[in-house]
Amino acid sequence: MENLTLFMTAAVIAGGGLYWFMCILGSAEQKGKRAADLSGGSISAEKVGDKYKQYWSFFLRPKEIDKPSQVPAFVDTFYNLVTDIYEWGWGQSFHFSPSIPGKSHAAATRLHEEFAVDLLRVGPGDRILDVGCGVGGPMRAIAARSGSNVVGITINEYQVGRARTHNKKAGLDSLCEVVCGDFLQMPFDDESFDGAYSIEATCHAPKLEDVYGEVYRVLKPGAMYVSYEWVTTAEYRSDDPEHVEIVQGIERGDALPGLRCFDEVAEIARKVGFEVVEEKDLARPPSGPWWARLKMGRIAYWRNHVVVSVLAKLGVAPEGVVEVHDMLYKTAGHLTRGGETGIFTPMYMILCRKPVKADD
Ligand SMILES: C=C(CC[C@@H](C)[C@H]1CC[C@H]2C3=CC[C@H]4[C@H](C)[C@@H](O)CC[C@]4(C)[C@H]3CC[C@]12C)C(C)C
Ligand SMILES: C[S@@+](CC[C@H](N)C(=O)[O-])C[C@H]1O[C@@H](n2cnc3c(N)ncnc32)[C@H](O)[C@@H]1O
Repeated sequence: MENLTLFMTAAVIAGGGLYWFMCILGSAEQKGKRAADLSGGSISAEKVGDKYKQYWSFFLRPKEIDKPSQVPAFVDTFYNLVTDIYEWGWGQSFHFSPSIPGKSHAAATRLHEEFAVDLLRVGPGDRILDVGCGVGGPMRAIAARSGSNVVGITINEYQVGRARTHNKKAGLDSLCEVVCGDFLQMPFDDESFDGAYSIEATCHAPKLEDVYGEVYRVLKPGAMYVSYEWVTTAEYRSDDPEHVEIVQGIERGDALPGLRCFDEVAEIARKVGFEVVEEKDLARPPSGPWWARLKMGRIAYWRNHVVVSVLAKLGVAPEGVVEVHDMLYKTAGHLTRGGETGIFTPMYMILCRKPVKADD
């Protein structure tokens, strides 16, 4: 009898401990994936490790990439490797937002997305483009807010499937459409959209003019485009080794072929024909630190590392996922330092208008 009591007590303590470890101790994003479903996207499980190695050697020296035409293919590989981990540990919106005291991450994320679409002045019946849509977190918030028809484009086939599943589940599939394609050569007609936005996506383009040129082409005259850009700020010093190390860490861990400086963005927008209505770093005070969400998760990261390692050992998750998770952990450190030093922002906002006449 005593043994049975002892056994029962141990079982309750172990079960409670496991529950605390998995669920209470800073859980992975609730609306995301389950850890047991982590995959390599469209990459088969046994190839995840090799694909990760290829990705890493391609992006090792981001500013020295000698074949920029290969960037979209490696960005595609990157999103095969990280999409499930992002969804599991962050949610369906793959971007940052200023933290807002008293508001949850989900609420702050949604406000940041709605802020973008409010600038476009679109409504029901309009057709708008989401340039680099991920698994569609922003797309759904924006369709619900504006009532517009949103068409999202992503280079990653796996994300297309995830986005379509989420759209259906949210009952928004009649307003949201997802297309697999390259935003440097979009499969859309000239002047076929009433507005466009990109949230933390165009930073993957080797040349910003190529993606801005495409957005310009597909917009109707008079339509607005808003973008949240990843850039270095005026605080960045290219002769400071610490700054260089932080920026290189951000580029390597986020599939970026070289971060641009904030003052290049408007110039490029004008070069392709846009009128620049406004530009602003949304991370500047009084905005709360966007990197706070990354910093708060130290214990959760450790918990996630243990979960990923155990699942990989059991053969539930592909082995390479452990390396990908470690890379993301280091990237989170570089992003945090980029925010704290003020040398980097992921939300340099530019609002543009396609002139009604080319010379307007
Ligand atoms: C815009 C881009 C992506 C921005 C962010 C959504 C992601 C950047 C770094 C990611 C993460 C870092 C650490 C991960 C952690 C180790 C893991 O346990 C859970 C997921 C992370 C928190 C993950 C989540 C997404 C990011 C914050 C880029 C690519 C242009
Ligand atoms: C960081 S995610 C942001 C996704 C989405 N905007 C969000 O905030 O949730 C970047 C997105 O850009 C897409 N992307 C990057 N390069 C691309 C390219 N050349 N063509 C199309 N999509 C691209 C990726 O596939 C991914 O969906």
